This record gives sequence, structure tokens and C-alpha cells, in this order.
Amino acid sequence: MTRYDYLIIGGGMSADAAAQAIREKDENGTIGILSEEPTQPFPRPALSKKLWTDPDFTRDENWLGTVEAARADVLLEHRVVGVDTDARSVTCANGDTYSYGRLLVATGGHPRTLEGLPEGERVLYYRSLRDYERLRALTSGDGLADVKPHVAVVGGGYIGTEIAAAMLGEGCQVTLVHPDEVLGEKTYPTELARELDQEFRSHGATVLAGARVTDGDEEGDGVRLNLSDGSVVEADVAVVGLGIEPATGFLSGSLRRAEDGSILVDDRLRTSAPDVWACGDVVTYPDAVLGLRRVEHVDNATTMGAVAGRNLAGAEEVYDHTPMFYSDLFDLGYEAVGTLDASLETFVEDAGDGGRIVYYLTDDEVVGVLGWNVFGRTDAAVALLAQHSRPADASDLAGALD
Ligand SMILES: NC(=O)c1ccc[n+]([C@@H]2O[C@H](COP(=O)([O-])OP(=O)(O)OC[C@H]3O[C@@H](n4cnc5c(N)ncnc54)[C@H](O)[C@@H]3O)[C@@H](O)[C@H]2O)c1
Repeated sequence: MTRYDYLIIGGGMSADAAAQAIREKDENGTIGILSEEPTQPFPRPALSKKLWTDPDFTRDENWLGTVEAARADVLLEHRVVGVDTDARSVTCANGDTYSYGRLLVATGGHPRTLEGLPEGERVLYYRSLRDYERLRALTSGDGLADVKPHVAVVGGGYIGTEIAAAMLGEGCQVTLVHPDEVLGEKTYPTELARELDQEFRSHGATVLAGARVTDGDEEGDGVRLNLSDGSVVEADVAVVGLGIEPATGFLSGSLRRAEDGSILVDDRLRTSAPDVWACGDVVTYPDAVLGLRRVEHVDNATTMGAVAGRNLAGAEEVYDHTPMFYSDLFDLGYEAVGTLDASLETFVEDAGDGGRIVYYLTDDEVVGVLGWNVFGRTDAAVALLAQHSRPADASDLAGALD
């Protein structure tokens, strides 16, 4: 059995940041990373954004992050199937076992799947570099006689909207299926959701609202999707983004969990087991400003990874960063913090040049802030949320981030 002073399960951005942070504090300790993926840690947000505007990004010096500098052993295609926190050992699907001095779980999430729509060559539950490469090959005309494919995009969340925008940019025919009345209506105030919806339509997307995909299959050179309203979508490829589930199936009962299966950690990212930490999309943690929550974005992955890494290497650092998140769609970009729930009271501030700032409020406080084509205000937004208060009249928030 191979032993590592520091063993990390998961090979995403959080693991990458953690390995680098460990190495900065401990020059000599051995670091092992067990990753189920066939590729080194890479900047996952690029799969739905930058790689579609800059395909050469995979050759960029920043592509492979910091793992090399961390001098970690990255063991690819090593899917962990069991952890024994008493014996301090980890077992992989291939039978390999490893023991650890200190363990970090940074496994992120697996795409939520539909039972009636199995993954296949043309049904992509979009999360891996292989999914990107497959979609890139199809949109480059491979096997399709240079005809741009018809891409069915299932889901109107981050993957759905970003991939639909990218596919329109590639000149593909795009059909976007989502269950809401208006795209983004659960997240954005009505006027912004309508603008977003219109943006997709004006770029040529067919937007099928108010329908869920129930099942489907690959047929010949294409895909057939059945929708809850009885209609059928036939396309060359389906890109599916129905959310993720925390990847904790291998843990059995060894660590304390939240209701959604994610790992509960304290403010230093420690789990309930000795010498075991966890970070990134897979944890529910006590945010210093927003309280107990799970976040699924790059900022929490990398900043938590760095704190967890330092703590594995002996620090006692509190994770006190409230993560921001962002998206880019056509000429629209946004940055946000906190809870974006359109069923809450909202106040929309006109920030000029088409920019808007949206404040989300409960009866007691401001709980979320979104900058719509407004950038660089997330620190001010966090400071506003940290006040845990609100004005009686929400419109008095105008200028609050200046
Ligand atoms: N910009 C970013 O921060 C960014 C970008 C890409 C991905 N991600 C992350 O990647 C993960 C996956 O993203 P995602 O887009 O899959 O999740 P998501 O939760 O953002 O969106 C899921 C979407 O699927 C829809 N849906 C559910 N069942 C459906 C059905 N049967 N038919 C049609 N639509 C259905 C939902 O209504 C929702 O619109 C998330 O963790 C996300 O945060 C983040």
C-alpha cells in the first residue's frame, strides 16, 4: 500500500489549489491526488466559455494550473470506491489502496441524469474535457460533411445557457428546452429574464419553454428527445445540464453529511473524522456572511481549496471568503454574490449603459446582489450583505455599491 503524507481525492480545481497550498507550506511532504478523470486538473469554466472563443487555450501555459509546481503524484483514472477513516486508507475501483497522514475530499459533483436518457456519443451530460472534445468535433463538421449540427440543449441553467450561447456562436442550429415560462425567471426579475430570453431568440435559438425532457435515445446519426408536453425534438447531439449531485457515493457512513448528501464541514473545512478535510462543490459549510450553504462555482472551489490545503499542512485558517459567481452570454456578463431567488422582493437599480444592479431582499435583510453588465462590485456587495439589514424602502439601496 502506498502512503502519502497528504492524499487528495478528486482532480478538479479545488484539488489543484489545495495541492499548491500544501506545497507552499510543506516543502517535503508527499502529495497524492486520486482523480477519476483521464486528464490533469484544468480550468473547468473554460468548457462552456473560453474554449469556444479561444480553442488554443488548452495549449496556454495556464491551462494545467499549478499541480506541476506542487510536485504531486496525480493518479488519473483512479476512481475511489471506499474510505476507511479508522485505518486511514482509501481504496480505488482498480483495487489499488493508499494510506494517508491527512486526507482531503475534493470530489465536486456528478451531473444529475435522467433515467430515460442514457449518456452516449451524442448525449452529453456536459462536465468533462471529453464532452468538450466530442462537441468540438461535431461542431467542426467531423462526420457531418461540414454541416453544422443541430444541437438540442436540455436545461436552462448555467450549462444550458452558456452552451446554447457558445453553439449559436459556432453557427449551429440550437433548440433550448427548459421547464420555466421564461428563461431565467427563477433567478432574475421578470424584466431581466425577458431580456435574456429575447437575447437567445434574437441570436436564432428556438426556445421551448415550459417543457421538461422526459426521456430519449440516440437514433442512427442523431438524438430523439421526448418532452413532457408530448412534443419531440430531433437533433444531431444533445447537451444536457440538469444540475449536479455531490460526489460522495464512495463515503458510506464515514463522514457527517448534510441532507443533500454533501459533506458537512466546519469553518476550517474539517469534516467529522480526524485528519480529514473537504472543500469545493462537495461541501456544505458555514459561510461567514450567508450562513450554512453549498456553492457550485469556481471561486469557492479555488479559494476553499487553498484554505483546506494550508490547513492540511498545519494551519488553523478559517474560511471566511464569501464566494462570487459569474456568467458570460453573448455581450452580457454578470457577477453576483448570495442568493438570487426571483421569488424574493427585488429592487433593480439602473447603473447606466444598459447595466443594472439587482438587490434581492427578505423582510429582514439584503441576501443577494447581481451586477448585470456591472463588474467589480462584488466586494462591496459582500459588505452590504454582511450588514444583515435592509432599508424599509428597497429603492433606498440605489448607490449602495458605489
Ligand atoms: N458560470 C458558472 O458559474 C457555471 C457555468 C457552468 C456550470 N456551472 C456549474 O456546473 C454545474 C451544472 O450546471 P447546470 O446548468 O447543469 O445546473 P443548473 O442547476 O444551473 O441548471 C439546471 C437546469 O435544468 C433544468 N431542468 C431540470 N430538469 C429538466 C428536464 N427534465 N428537462 C429540461 N430542463 C430541466 C432546470 O430547470 C435548470 O434550468 C452547476 O454546479 C453549475 O453551478 C457553473
